[in-house]
Amino acid sequence: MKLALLGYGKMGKTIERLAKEMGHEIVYKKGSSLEEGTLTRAEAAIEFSIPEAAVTNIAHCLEKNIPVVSGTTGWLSEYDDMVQLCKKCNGSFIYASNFSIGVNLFFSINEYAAKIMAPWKEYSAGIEEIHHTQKLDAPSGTAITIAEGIIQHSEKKSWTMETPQDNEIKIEAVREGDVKGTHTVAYVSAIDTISLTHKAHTRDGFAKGAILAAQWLKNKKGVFTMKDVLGI
Ligand SMILES: NC(=O)c1ccc[n+]([C@@H]2O[C@H](COP(=O)([O-])OP(=O)(O)OC[C@H]3O[C@@H](n4cnc5c(N)ncnc54)[C@H](O)[C@@H]3O)[C@@H](O)[C@H]2O)c1
Ligand SMILES: O=C(O)C1=N[C@H](C(=O)O)CCC1
Repeated sequence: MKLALLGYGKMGKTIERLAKEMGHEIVYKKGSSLEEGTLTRAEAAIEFSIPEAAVTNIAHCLEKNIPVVSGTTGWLSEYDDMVQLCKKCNGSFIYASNFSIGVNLFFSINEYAAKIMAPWKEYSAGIEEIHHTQKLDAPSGTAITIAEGIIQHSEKKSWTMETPQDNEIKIEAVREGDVKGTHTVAYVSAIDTISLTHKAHTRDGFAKGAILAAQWLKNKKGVFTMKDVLGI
């Protein structure tokens, strides 16, 4: 496929390396210090930039009728606007807080755990995410998706980074070194702790999932998620 990269930082460069290995062609790159190629040659755009730029980049692709896969986090208050724009343009759009196949399996495990833990009120649920010190947003998009999975299957109503009320889930964000992304859900009682952890060893998993999503989106119209891509 002919791919455009909107954002050419750690993720853009990882996607370029893996996409080329898979036989794809990069026809356009956009980053703060780099703009080359022609966006309209692209069969799909993969967008990993910064929270302030994501909406403009996604909207531009939809208006130019280029299918767009976005992994940028920290802009979700405007997600519904992008869904409306996609419908208006009859476009193709996938956003995922995390494109890694392992994390998307972890999301399903998390929802199942939330369901079976819900009756056992002596356990309280909490989430910890650990990322590298360059990360701009907190909590991570992935931690928010994990919290939403618990909220959907329990009596919890929202998440917070402050001291939680009874109906809230605490998310703790830790920034250290070059950690690629570690997410833990823990159910803690006075007697014991049950914890589930996903730990990314490299960024390749995020990049492979985003390329897979771009391939899957070919010839499809609408707004999709990684659950659609993976059929889970
Ligand atoms: N969904 C996922 O699977 C996943 C995985 C990893 C990272 N992320 C998210 O992706 C984003 C990028 O992560 P990263 O590690 O590559 O960050 P990064 O800081 O290494 O790269 C971001 C790049 O975007 C560029 N940029 C700035 N303004 C831009 C614009 N207007 N258009 C295009 N590019 C622009 C910057 O110059 C920089 O090179 C972050 O929001 C991060 O949270 C998501
Ligand atoms: O490195 C990052 O930044 C990551 N961001 C995503 C998030 O916010 O969940 C996914 C994991 C890596």
